Amino acid sequence: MTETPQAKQPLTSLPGKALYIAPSILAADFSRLGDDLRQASTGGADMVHIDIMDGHFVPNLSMGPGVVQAIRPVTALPFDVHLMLSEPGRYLEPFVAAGADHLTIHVESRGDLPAIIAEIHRLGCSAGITLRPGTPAIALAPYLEMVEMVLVMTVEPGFGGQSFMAGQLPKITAIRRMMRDRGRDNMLLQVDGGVGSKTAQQVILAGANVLVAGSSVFNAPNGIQDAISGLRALV
Ligand SMILES: O=C(CO)[C@H](O)[C@H](O)COP(=O)(O)O
Repeated sequence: MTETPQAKQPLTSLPGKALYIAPSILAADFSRLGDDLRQASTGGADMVHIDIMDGHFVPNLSMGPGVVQAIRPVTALPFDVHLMLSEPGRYLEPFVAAGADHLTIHVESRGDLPAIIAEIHRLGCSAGITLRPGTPAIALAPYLEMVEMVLVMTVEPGFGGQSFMAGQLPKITAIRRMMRDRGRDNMLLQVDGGVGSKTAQQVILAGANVLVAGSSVFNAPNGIQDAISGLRALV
């Protein structure tokens, strides 16, 4: 029997909240990924952050559409997929077919980015744009009115468990200001990399409203649910 695909949940369909928590499964125990994901889902996560790496755009490989498809039945939460790929345009359809609800691409990646963003929308998903720590905020300016979310990386993309780069905080503030200047203050501003109880407050004060948390959630001493509640309690 063929399963009916779940209706897409672009991030614009999220219920209004001051803060959204997006556990990054890169830090989950892959030998029991379904269990970890289920705990994050029942523990209060708002979406599931999935990191896709091609070993070229970043010096690491992670997972492909097969893994996304395998975990799709585990939770009804939206799948927020971060494409760390040199040529993201080549892989949109497989990830959307596997269950992605949102796709974020890098401003440094190759291709006609406005056309890629339009294709993400045509496939029924919301779209995001992100940048490496060394790329200035202004590089996003041409795309801010095309996407629903901006992701600021507070580590060099490619590996989980790295230290938070506090030098990226002014960039978060600058991007929030750019959103306001365009009358788009309701946009999602996501931060990813080293986010946990010691760093989340600064990120929120700088203007973020979506926290990606990998190690601080999946390796938390008191469990996944406790870590998510702790982050949520910060606002
Ligand atoms: O995108 C990533 C790495 O490229 C990870 O999502 C990010 O680093 C989260 O991991 P952690 O919370 O452990 O830092």
